[in-house]
Amino acid sequence: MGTAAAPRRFCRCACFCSENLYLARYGLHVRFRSEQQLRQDYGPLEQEVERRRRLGQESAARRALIASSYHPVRPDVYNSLKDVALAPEFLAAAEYSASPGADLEGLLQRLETVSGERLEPTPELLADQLSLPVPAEEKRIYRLPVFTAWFCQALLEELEHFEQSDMPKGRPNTMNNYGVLLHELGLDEPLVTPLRERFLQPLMALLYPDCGGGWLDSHRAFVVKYAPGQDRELGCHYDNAELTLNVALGKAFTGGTLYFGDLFQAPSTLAKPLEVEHVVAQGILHRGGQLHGARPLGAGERWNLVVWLRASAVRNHLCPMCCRKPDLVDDEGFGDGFTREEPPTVDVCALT
Ligand SMILES: O=C(O)CCC(=O)C(=O)O
Ligand SMILES: [Fe+2]
Repeated sequence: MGTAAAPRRFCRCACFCSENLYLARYGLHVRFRSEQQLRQDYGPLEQEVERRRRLGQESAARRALIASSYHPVRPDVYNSLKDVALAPEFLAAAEYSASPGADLEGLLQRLETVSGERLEPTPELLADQLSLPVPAEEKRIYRLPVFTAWFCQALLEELEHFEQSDMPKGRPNTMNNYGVLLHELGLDEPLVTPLRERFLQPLMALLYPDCGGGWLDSHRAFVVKYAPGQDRELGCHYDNAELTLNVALGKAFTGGTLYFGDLFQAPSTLAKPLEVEHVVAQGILHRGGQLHGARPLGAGERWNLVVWLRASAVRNHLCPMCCRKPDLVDDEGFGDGFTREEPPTVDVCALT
């Protein structure tokens, strides 16, 4: 008869009391060693919150200073948007979209579908699908020429001149450290607002009626800049926007390809991203909630105009960042596109 083995003592790892501590109130896992470590790790959060609180006012102050002391090198880009700045294909697509009887099918003939609507299931398709995994949701990403080469060049010259000036500069967002906020430069009124109201609105109303495309009432427009020694790539994110226009302005560059996954709410995120090359003067249209990022820049400099398009009629019900009913705080300018008042509702039947 063998001797009974001494009972084994089971243990736990000490990390149980210091790592991955879940704070249900914040929905966050944190690490705790000491009060001092806690302050070191999470102290910057307090600064970031402060920075965000001051953002609107500081931006308004920069805008006022730029308006009074900055001398543009290309004053022509501040003139109100003229058709000569826009690519003929863009003018044609917008004009078609605003015409009576325009429909999605007609518009799709006037732009390039990078990743389109799901096909109506035909009997063959249905048979095929029996042996295939369910296809990922269609991304509904489109491309079309937006500006003329002349306008891209003029805007780039102006932006570069501003970059090199000693004027104060706000940065596009927390992910991009270089670039320009167009409203600070005074380009919202002459350029971006007419672009949204006259051209993007009719296009987006046909392409994305379910995402507020017909109800766009504000925007946040900025230029992102990638260069050696500066930002070179952009991590995967979704935009604080219902819809986004991203136009490559130049200069000459390699790399920087955009990649797109599923909608951020969808479970299978970035399994097989769609790669979309930039073409100078052309714009990519996508839903703000579509996960995306930019691959590293190779050589050269890349400047892209990004317009985050917002529809208060949509976001007033659900903030896309916290996915809850927004808790409104007054802000400067367009703020983040929410409004206290409901936008007037239009009886669509009365329009026909
Ligand atoms: O780098 C780019 O062109 C994409 C920029 C972008 O997605 C953004 O700023 O939201
Ligand atoms: Fe983005």
